Amino acid sequence: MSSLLEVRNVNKIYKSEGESLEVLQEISFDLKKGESLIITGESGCGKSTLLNIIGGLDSVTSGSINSCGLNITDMGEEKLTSYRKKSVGFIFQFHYLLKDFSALENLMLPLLINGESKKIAKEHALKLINDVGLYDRKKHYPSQLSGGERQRVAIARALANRPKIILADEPTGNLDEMNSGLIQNLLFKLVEDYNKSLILVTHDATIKSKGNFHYSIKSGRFVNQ
Ligand SMILES: Nc1ncnc2c1ncn2[C@@H]1O[C@H](COP(=O)(O)OP(=O)(O)OP(=O)(O)O)[C@@H](O)[C@H]1O
Repeated sequence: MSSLLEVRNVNKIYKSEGESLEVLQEISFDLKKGESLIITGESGCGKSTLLNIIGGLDSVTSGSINSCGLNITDMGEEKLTSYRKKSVGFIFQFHYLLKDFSALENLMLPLLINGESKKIAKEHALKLINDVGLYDRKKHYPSQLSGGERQRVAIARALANRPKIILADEPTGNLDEMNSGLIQNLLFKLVEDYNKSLILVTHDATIKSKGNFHYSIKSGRFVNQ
């Protein structure tokens, strides 16, 4: 089976006011459909930078990334926007749900933006809210949900547009230990059920056994430990 994601010799250098910071050095890996990769490392080691680059939110200094059949390191802004909307689902530490919309509406929005009819969007959103165990809370606004419930909705939203890859940046970083474990298990279950690829970055090394692969970033490089 060919890879869904091919990352080759990615380097990232941030330059500001005459100073340059080499954040990522010669990062290379492959990920196939349905596989999950956990990336750990100390604060500031470049985890979010790598995830943002794969999600088309930041650019490489050198190297190449082929994701979902697209060379995203050589793509214009218009195509990148479409890639972000259709091929990738993001989950962040903060939920970023829209406060004036119910949980269900928050799930319908990305579908409507991608051109689905209201009927189809609602049907799919209802299925997703059920998948994350919040069918009874579907009409609640984000302020009426607990922190763990808001992250459940955020997971459902990441899946809404049927992306091929889920990119999760410290998805349980704001939750207590118990909730964190529950939400992690839910995320891994859904990723498996829907046969999605997952890249999860975290400083929490206890998660590493939950993925198919684990790398740590040290001095900008992947180390296998
Ligand atoms: N836009 C930027 N310009 C300059 N430096 C940046 C920029 N974004 C991030 N950095 C620096 O790059 C390094 C890596 O940042 P990054 O956010 O990727 O780390 P991280 O491993 O995700 O950290 P954390 O676990 O604390 O979120 C840090 O030293 C950070 O200060």
